[in-house]
Amino acid sequence: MKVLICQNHAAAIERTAGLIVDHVARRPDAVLGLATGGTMLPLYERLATLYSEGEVSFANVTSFNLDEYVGIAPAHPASYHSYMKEVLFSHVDIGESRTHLPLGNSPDVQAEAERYEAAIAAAGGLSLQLLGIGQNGHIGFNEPTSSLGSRTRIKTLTESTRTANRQYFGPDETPPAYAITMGVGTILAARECLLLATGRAKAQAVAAMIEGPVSAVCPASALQLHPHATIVLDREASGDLRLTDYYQHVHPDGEATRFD
Ligand SMILES: N[C@@H]1[C@@H](O)[C@H](O)[C@@H](COP(=O)(O)O)O[C@@H]1O
Repeated sequence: MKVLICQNHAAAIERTAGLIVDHVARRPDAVLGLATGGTMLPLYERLATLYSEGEVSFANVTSFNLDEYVGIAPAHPASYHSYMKEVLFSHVDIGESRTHLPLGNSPDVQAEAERYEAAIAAAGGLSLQLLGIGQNGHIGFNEPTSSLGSRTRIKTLTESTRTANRQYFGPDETPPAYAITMGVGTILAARECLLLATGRAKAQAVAAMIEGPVSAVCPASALQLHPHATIVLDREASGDLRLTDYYQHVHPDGEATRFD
């Protein structure tokens, strides 16, 4: 794992955006795995700005999002379809037909999950998977005890995840109990993984992911098995790590690895 500890939130966003821009520059036909959540909002905003400044083009990029709620139509304001359109797709030059999310309101969600996994394979696999992390160590919607070999499927959401997501639903709505999510095995099959975590609330999960045992109790810890995983943190999210000096020492090449 490459652990990049940035001075502050803005530096973590800048660093992550830079890594994505570099990836797309190297590989204009990149197949990006995309994530949602509050953490990604400033990142997508930055990518949209970099696009408007001519620093990056997504014209030949294909994307596959990690997950979508079961029973929620794409047009629902809290769907991840809506989120992606609003915060990224409508601001950059990616063709709509090249963007993919699982269809949460499919009449056969099991078949939809299998179709989605097959579509990723048919696109040649993910060249870069972007990830956030839940406070309980989930990636995508792979909640604790998810099989580390799992592929795209339906997952039951934990109470804590449903509570965290309540804010995105109306007062009369019940947050969904299930999601279609890429599996941990799907994520590990990406050629590169890039996880962004910011803020003190993520510190415990980040420490378990990086320094804890590889365990289904913290699905993000499976990234320890990935040969090209980069973790970008701000200082707050790195607050519970024990080997902070070491991470900075072993990667003295990037400015973000020193607290500057
Ligand atoms: N399915 C998403 C995850 O992909 C995301 O990483 C997580 C954290 O979200 P936030 O960035 O809002 O803390 O939320 C949801 O559960």
